[in-house]
Amino acid sequence: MANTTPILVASGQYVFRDVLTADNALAPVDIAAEAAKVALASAQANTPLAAHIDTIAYIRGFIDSIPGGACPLGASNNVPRSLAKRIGADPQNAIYGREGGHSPQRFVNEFAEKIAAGEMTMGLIAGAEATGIMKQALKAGLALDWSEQVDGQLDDRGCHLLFTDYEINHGITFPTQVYPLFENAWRARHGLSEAAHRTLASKLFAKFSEVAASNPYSQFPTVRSEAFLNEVSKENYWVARPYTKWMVAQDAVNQGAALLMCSVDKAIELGIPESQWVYLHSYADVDDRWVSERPDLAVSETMRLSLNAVLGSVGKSIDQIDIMDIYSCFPIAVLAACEAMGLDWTTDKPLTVTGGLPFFGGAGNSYSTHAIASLTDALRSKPQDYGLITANGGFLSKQSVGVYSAQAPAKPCHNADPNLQAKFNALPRAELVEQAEGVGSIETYTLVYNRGVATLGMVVGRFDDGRRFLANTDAEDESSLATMAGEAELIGRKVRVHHKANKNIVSFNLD
Ligand SMILES: CC(=O)SCCNC(=O)CCNC(=O)[C@H](O)C(C)(C)COP(=O)(O)OP(=O)(O)OC[C@H]1O[C@@H](n2cnc3c(N)ncnc32)[C@H](O)[C@@H]1OP(=O)(O)O
Repeated sequence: MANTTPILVASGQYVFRDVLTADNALAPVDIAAEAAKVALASAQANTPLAAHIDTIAYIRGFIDSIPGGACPLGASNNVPRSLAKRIGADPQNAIYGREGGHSPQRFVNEFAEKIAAGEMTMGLIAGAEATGIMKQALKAGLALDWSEQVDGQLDDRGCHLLFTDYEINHGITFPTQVYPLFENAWRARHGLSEAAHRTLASKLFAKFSEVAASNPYSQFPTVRSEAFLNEVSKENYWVARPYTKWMVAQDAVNQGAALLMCSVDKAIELGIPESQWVYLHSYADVDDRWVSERPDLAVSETMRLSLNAVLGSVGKSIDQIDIMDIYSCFPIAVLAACEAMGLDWTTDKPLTVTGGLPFFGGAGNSYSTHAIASLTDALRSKPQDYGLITANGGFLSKQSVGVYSAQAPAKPCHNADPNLQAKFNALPRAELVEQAEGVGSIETYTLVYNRGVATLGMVVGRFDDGRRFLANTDAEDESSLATMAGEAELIGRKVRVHHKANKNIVSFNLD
């Protein structure tokens, strides 16, 4: 009988940290190719593997994930086939994924289903970013051309909006402006002042930086002390409160990673030794609603549902998971995930295998390809262990999680709960007021900075009847900006809001 059990048989990672010259300025797809070559070689097969790859899924680049965005240095018209060309593959299916940091785990889940169903036998998942090179090249006026034309089939899953017009009009656009809304809601729910929360987040992320410092694939392998992270400084400047530069995912990275998956039968056919086999035991996928419609911005219902489903389906509590990588674009992503699965975030057990997006590097949508590569490598050397990946896309918008082990699962690899999305969709949503007038209270907020200057106050508020509004400070209202930059607690504070043009304007002046 055919054995179509899906397994991960190899991974590769690559980082570029050298001084940039015109000769070594790799395009993202070159970096992905370096990682893929490492993966193909490390599978230890008795035959070259590239020709056996029937599917390549390429994680959508960060710039392509912004509607209308395009790399100023150019790009391939068919990125997965550009990668295929570089590694000598010619897959039947070339997929360019959709936006979101959940994508690597979601592709592992999709490949596992297809391999188990006999629809594919060997697939490569790869992604890379060269935003660091791009930023430096543009600054130095280095003339680089990354454009490329490749013929062939392409399943382009497209780039989709992560926000509504109402949200765009009120600054719900960049992750650095949206996650602070979750972070502040969370800290207020836990009764923490901004200072107390910064101490907590600095402690949490200092430990991540220690892991990054000893990871050879980190972009920023430097230990950042709790004191450094806690202090606002020239190097650790305000981005949007409560975040400073080193509390957020770093996008100036040049990193790539690749994962090779196949069926057990295919691994046997190609002579890939059993010591390379890592099994996906269980997985879950679920997507959240628009940020403004989530009733409680301090929690992630999609994390709660997906994590509990996946742990429940393998009959384990989080304490029985030996190694994990919790998505860490901002502290709240870690705190909300820990809270969702009942894990104490002050635990000494590492919450990351890479060092996390601020220190290892925020390799765009492909960060978790690196996390899965590091986790599966670790599981190969500790075959008794169980590992967990949490991958997060958008604004805590999409969750994909997986439990892995080098031990074969007692129950074949399965979707932990195929009804998860329906369960989530049945949950209540917040009622919105688009044209807000009157006095309400602050539910959460952030203050956005540009080169040290506070430029935009963003508020999510509620009227006494429970209806929610989004609002921004007026550019001229220096008094409200100063209030938001102060020490006093703002959550729960009364504000006046009025509608002007397509925007709700908020003010701390109630007269
Ligand atoms: C699901 C998810 O994954 S969500 C996460 C998605 N990812 C993100 O949102 C990425 C967020 N991260 C970023 O945008 C970037 O990594 C940043 C902004 C944090 C850092 O970017 P970098 O390119 O490293 O910026 P850098 O710190 O070098 O600053 C750029 C310039 O601005 C200057 N600058 C920035 N702020 C200040 C300031 N407050 N005062 C003075 N100068 C400043 C810097 O000195 C530097 O100047 P230079 O170019 O002359 O040297």
